[in-house]
Amino acid sequence: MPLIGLIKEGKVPADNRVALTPDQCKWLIKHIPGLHIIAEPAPNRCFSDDEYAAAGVTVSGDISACDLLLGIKEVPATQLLTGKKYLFFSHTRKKQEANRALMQAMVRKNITLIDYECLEHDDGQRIIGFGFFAGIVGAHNGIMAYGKRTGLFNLDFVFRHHDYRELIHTYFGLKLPNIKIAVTGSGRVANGIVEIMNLMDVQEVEPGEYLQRNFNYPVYVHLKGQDLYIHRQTGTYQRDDFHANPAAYDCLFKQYCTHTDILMNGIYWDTSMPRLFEWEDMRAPDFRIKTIADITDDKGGSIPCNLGDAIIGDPVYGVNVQQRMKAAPYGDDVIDVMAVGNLPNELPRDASRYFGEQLMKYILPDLLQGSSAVIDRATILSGGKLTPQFEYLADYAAV
Ligand SMILES: NC(=O)c1ccc[n+]([C@@H]2O[C@H](COP(=O)([O-])OP(=O)(O)OC[C@H]3O[C@@H](n4cnc5c(N)ncnc54)[C@H](O)[C@@H]3O)[C@@H](O)[C@H]2O)c1
Repeated sequence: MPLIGLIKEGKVPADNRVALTPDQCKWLIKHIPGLHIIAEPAPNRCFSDDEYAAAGVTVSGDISACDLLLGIKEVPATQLLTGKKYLFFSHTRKKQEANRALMQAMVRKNITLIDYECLEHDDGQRIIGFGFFAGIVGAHNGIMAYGKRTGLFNLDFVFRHHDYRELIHTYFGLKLPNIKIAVTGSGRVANGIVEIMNLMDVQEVEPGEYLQRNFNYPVYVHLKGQDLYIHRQTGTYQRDDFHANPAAYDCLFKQYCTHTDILMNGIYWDTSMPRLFEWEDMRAPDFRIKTIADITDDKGGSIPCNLGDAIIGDPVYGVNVQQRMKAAPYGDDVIDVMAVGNLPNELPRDASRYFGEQLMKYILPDLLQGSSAVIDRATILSGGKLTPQFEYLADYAAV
């Protein structure tokens, strides 16, 4: 039975999330005979070393005996242990320049790398991710920003709460004005946004109603692929074709700009996809959106006025549309943009629990037995060699 190691995050600043919580470790140790887990001591983790020790995990600086090492973010090259099998988000599959030295170090050190981001079901859906809690935190922040802009209600930062349970208690008695909210996306982020809409008692309405009516209570519309994109020639939406040929599609979102107070953006986006709207659209006198929670968070991406990342402690900036520049938020002449790239870190205990659950359900059993097609497809390096499906990284990984 392999020995699992939970590594200390080495990236600076250190991430506070973990791949397995103490409770999950305890469950695994109890249910898998012979399984042993070692956690490297780490002061920044959202669960303390003592919590791991109390769960039956050995807390030790020596993880050299472990066969399987689980982390979250990129492991600094100096911390890689030769010949080991690692799971973490390496951000190397798109040849990201910042992580080239890491890739080369992994080749030199004969590492086996399974990248969480590459773990996909047979239909291509990602198995593991933190998106749900990004949606939760991002939606909260979007509503919080609207409260600060209007002065109509007040919400506190998410990170000031111990966990999700404590956070949602603060929604008791919250009465939102009669706002209209557009939610985009169909993945985990969108699910998290919708969860907050429901908890805040915002009612879902259909696209047609949303565009045609006013409501005397707060509403949201949930726009997925078929509501957002249309093939320029055929006038239809077909999911697989859209994923393969996004440049052949137009975006239908513009009609929502004049009916929406807050936009919660959770779509997947890449450069060949049409944007939700363009800078010019934002200058129209009837452009109504005042608050954008861009949870997808691609700079200059699906939301043209995403001018880069803000930080957890100061998540909102204003955008002056005429000058296309950042400005102080909440003024009459700006649109507020909430754009933070590490939203799940505000609820790290819950985000980690959710992540670990998916890991335990879909990946760990096969990993402890040996492998599976899903795991093989996500294995970028095996003993320091690129696996066939990742040979396109050869020039990037060459040492
Ligand atoms: N700001 C943050 O802290 C944060 C955290 C997590 C995720 N994100 C971002 O939010 C976005 C959505 O993440 P998610 O967790 O909901 O993703 P997900 O994998 O759960 O869902 C993605 C959705 O996009 C669709 N999709 C997948 N590949 C596609 C393609 N090639 N073309 C078109 N559509 C495609 C899928 O069908 C799925 O419905 C991503 O861009 C992600 O990077 C941001």
